[in-house]
Amino acid sequence: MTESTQLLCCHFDCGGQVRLSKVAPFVRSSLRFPFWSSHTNTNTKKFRVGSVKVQEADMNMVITSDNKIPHVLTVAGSDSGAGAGIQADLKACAARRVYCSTVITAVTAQNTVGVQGVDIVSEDFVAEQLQSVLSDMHVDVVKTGMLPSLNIVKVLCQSLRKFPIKALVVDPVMISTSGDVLAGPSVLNGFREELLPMADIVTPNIKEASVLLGDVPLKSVSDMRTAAKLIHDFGPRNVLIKGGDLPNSVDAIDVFFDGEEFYELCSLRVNTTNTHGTGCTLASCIAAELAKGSSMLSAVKTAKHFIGTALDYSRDLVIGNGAQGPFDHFLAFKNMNQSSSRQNRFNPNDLLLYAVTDSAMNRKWGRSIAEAVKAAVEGGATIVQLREKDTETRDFLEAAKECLKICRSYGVPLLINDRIDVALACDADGVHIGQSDLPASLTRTLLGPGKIIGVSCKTTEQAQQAWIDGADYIGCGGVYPTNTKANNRTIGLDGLKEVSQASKLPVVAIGGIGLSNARAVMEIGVPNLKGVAVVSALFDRECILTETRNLHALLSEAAFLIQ
Ligand SMILES: Cc1ncc(COP(=O)(O)OP(=O)(O)O)c(N)n1
Ligand SMILES: Cc1ncsc1CCOP(=O)(O)O
Ligand SMILES: [Mg+2]
Repeated sequence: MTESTQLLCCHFDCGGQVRLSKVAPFVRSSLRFPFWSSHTNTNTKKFRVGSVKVQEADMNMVITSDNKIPHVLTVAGSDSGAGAGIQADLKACAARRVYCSTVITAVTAQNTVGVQGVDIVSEDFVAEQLQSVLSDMHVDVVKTGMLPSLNIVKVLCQSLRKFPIKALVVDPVMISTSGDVLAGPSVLNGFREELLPMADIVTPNIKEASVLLGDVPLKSVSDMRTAAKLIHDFGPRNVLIKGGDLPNSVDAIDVFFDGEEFYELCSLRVNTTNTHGTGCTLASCIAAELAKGSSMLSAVKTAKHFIGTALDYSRDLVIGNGAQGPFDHFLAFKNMNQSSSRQNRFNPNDLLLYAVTDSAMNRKWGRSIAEAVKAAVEGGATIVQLREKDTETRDFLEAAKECLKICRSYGVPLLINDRIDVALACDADGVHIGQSDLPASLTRTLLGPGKIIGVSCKTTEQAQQAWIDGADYIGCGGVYPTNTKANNRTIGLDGLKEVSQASKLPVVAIGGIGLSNARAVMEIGVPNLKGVAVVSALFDRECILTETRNLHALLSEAAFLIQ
């Protein structure tokens, strides 16, 4: 009857959603981005979630400016073998760098062979645990796992009504891989009638989706889409059906439905039996990313990538003698460099004043790259890109390391233009790539989910592809004519507007922009245009510091006025 065994075959479970009004501003603003506004319900976006070895950068907790740590409360069962349940949730949240508190609903005696016993915690004591945590601690997101009785579902719902949270992730643990029913018909009614209507996301596997719908068989991706829509009708804001158990599929395909659009998330099936606890881990990762402020789809993609990476690292691990072993949540981070990384991955508002260096300009003014970067970040640059077209690789790497130290000390992200190798070698925060560089999808696979990827786009098709490929932002231009980049077609403000409107990825405008025209760019009236990227207006000037300060002041005012 194990929650854990059950978890391995699926991996996303239902998560309810708190209604938008309950979602904290930072979550709400990211949810505001639909993806392609022109798409209809009949379209399905497909994208690939990489499953390669990833070096995550940071094991420190993500601490906000007011000293709060994103906080997930898991309400689930204990797994003595520590592969699934509460123990998996704790490990997943630690690996995703958020705090995790726990309310235990059942204690199971289990190992890699199976479940030997279950002791259900009384609903009164579940209520007491909920009260203890929620009355004292600031919980961002609640994630649920094994809820073994209807009364436990009811006390949970009561607590959620009493203590509003930002998001609710429901992993509808109902049935084990071996077919054991973990939640009877009355619990099912509790899910359908009380919990799911409160959920931001519900993450059933195929069997659970089938049970939720009254034992309707699901045999294909098309069935999964139909099921996602029907489960959405129970009230959760988003549905993720995990297709890990789908027969005859080379890929692990999950179907995500946000009430309007379907998305198919594909990843290579990892050939391992160490899959015990993937469902719990996936739901906890989603909860962790939501707690950090991610949009829902982005949280789901990151979580799926995390699972793929952890399974890949743990494929040959031997823990226990049973058929399905646990995996290691932390192996994926074995090479990480703790001290140097940024705490948050990407904030679109960082695009406001995007400083792009130029080696020829630095030579002309007799500056090193690091001197130029230091002046720019002191002046208020909110993100920096090293665009060193004619610097020797070895010198580029050394300069990048120096610039990274400077940028980290100011909390400013540093990206590398074109050179993914250099970005990886110095552990930069990400890269900016163009249409003739390595494809963005491959770049995402190489860099993993934790790095920032910007893609240059001049057309609406390129903008849509950038989203599919897993980019974080679009660099759009040249808006005005420029001498900095040869043979670069100018698209004007109209082109900028058209491209920006085609994708709700955040956009930064580039090309011929400076003090005289930055306001006009910012005023095109497209909410996802977040700032301007400039080269010569900062770096082909006598005093970088002054120019950056002036442009920053202008942009801050423009951003404030158009809010
Ligand atoms: C923010 C930003 N946007 C666009 C570009 C241009 O990139 P790309 O098209 O790859 O051209 P090069 O910069 O490599 O010449 C950019 N660098 N930054
Ligand atoms: C790299 C790049 N990509 C499009 S235009 C451009 C150059 C922008 O430089 P400047 O800000 O000096 O016009
Ligand atoms: Mg390029």
